[in-house]
Amino acid sequence: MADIRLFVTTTEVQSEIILQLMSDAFEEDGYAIATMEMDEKKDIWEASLYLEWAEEEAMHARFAQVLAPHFPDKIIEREVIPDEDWIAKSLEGLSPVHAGRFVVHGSHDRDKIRPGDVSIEIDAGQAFGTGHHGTTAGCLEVIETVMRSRKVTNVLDLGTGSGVLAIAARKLKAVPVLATDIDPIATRVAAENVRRNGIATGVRMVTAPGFHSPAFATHGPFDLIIANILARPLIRMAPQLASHLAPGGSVVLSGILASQRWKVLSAYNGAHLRHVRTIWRNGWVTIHLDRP
Ligand SMILES: C[S@@+](CC[C@H](N)C(=O)[O-])C[C@H]1O[C@@H](n2cnc3c(N)ncnc32)[C@H](O)[C@@H]1O
Repeated sequence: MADIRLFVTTTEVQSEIILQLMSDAFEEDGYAIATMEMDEKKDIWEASLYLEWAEEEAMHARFAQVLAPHFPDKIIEREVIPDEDWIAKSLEGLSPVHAGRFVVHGSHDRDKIRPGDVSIEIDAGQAFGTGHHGTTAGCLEVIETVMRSRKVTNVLDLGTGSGVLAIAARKLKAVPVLATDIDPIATRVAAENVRRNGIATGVRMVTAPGFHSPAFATHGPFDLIIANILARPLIRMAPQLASHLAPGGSVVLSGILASQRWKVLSAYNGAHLRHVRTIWRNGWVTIHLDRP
């Protein structure tokens, strides 16, 4: 868990540029980066870099260096992240998110579910995936399209976070789902969310970085692979991901900034997958590919 948030105050347009600069500079090293809207009417956003105490001085200097050529006047501010469940605190009270027929909501909004909604209950917690991020919502939309229009019998959710996408797939169709994450806290939280959503069987959780677990061979090949991670690891994993995809199967990729989509597409075309559709949400894209 990060101790410090370094951030600059921006506009929405600037925040997308800064997110791209930060992603180029820090993503490979595994730093969490984010942009957040602080005041919709005044167009005030913050672009943030999360890190640990010991790295602050060095990372402050690197952040300043990254911003200098484009935004020399930006002042980097810092916030000490309180030693509590800060994600839950900052997100509590969020309203439900609609993506296709899915509605992702906190327990406080159970009564807002309407007939015909496919509800997914996720309380903000220590794992990514309340549906509010454009990448999660984009994946939900594409998952619904794929599961309604194609034969899906076996699903992999790589980088499951809160488990939201695994739960979505299992709620649409009673097929086996393997859900994995590099972060053991995420797999624990995801398993709790699976149970809270009334799913007793069919979703298997595994903690593993990328494809480094025998579980992929045991449970695969998959005819739907969902991976909402980040562009660079997705590019690196293209050959392995494709090797676990069944003939005729679909891949849903997200965590990709609009400007990174060509590189991701080129890596997956190189792994013999074909582009079907790209959808955009808040500067992020979700890409659907298939194996012809
Ligand atoms: C952006 S979140 C997506 C969470 C959820 N699937 C969603 O769509 O909201 C990315 C998740 O991928 C996990 N992750 C990052 N790199 C990974 C890797 N190499 N292998 C497996 N999981 C990874 C992170 O721990 C995080 O939980």
